[in-house]
Amino acid sequence: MELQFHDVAKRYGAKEALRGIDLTLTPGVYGLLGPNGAGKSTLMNILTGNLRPTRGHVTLDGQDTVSMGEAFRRRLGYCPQQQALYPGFTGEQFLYYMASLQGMSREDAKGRMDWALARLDLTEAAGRPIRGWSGGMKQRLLLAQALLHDPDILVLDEPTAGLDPRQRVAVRNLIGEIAGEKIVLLCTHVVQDVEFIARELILMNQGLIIRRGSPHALEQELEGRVWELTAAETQLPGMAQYGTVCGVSRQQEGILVRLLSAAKPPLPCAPARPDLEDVYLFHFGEGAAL
Ligand SMILES: Nc1ncnc2c1ncn2[C@@H]1O[C@H](COP(=O)(O)OP(=O)(O)OP(=O)(O)O)[C@@H](O)[C@H]1O
Repeated sequence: MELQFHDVAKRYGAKEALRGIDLTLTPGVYGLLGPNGAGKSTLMNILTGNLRPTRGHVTLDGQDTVSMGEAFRRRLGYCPQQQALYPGFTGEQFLYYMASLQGMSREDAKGRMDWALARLDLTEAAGRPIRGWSGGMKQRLLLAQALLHDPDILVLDEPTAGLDPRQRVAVRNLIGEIAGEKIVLLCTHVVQDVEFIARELILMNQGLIIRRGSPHALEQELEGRVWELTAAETQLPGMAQYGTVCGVSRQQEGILVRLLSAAKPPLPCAPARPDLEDVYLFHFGEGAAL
């Protein structure tokens, strides 16, 4: 299975939200990372068919996804960010409704629905109206509906938004587990969400893909650029002159500072192991691309 973006561009008036994206995805989990306004939602909305590109097109195994129409939509699961749910429906009614839109029979839907509700810890709540649900529960219900028809392609827009740490880990594990032969495109601001499950990270900024690679490869690129030192309180305000401050934590012996800098800062410091947060700050932080 091969999903391809061919020179996909999108303009909103004078604003170029996407500036010619070429991207090929094969089965695996991809983390789509980028700051606000990078173009991530626009890219996902074009993939799901909610938005028409100004230029370019998307193909699945060589076939134009817009021309495929219903055949493409049946292979796609989409978990949107907005919690636009029907408040008067119970969770179960909502899932049956979504399953019917996917063309599933009630019997097929029942089996998948029970599985999804159980996996997302919603079985007990399923009979209650959604209006009384918490934000985290609604988020998990949106994920459940995206999984109902066992799609080949899953598009997840901030799937862990509003979840507490325990639910976040559970959702992350579920995504990793069901990924199998699917193409999963997961958009997030939370690097920990994709650290362990993404085969590849796609970094976007200003309507372009600026970098892609495995989490490990992107971290390795920063070897020799991340430093740790213990500083006194009075030194903190001046730290930014030595690089991007990517961590400050108070320890017994002083304040532990993590700095991102191409050259060794002229301070007593030791090299530290780069992590994904460093990768994010390196590419998107203030003074990015040192
Ligand atoms: N309907 C619209 N009309 C005008 N400009 C828009 C519209 N939708 C998005 N934009 C602009 O296009 C750019 C890309 O927006 P997009 O929502 O795709 O970014 P994003 O990476 O998803 O951001 P976020 O992380 O905040 O969701 C932004 O500058 C945004 O302001």
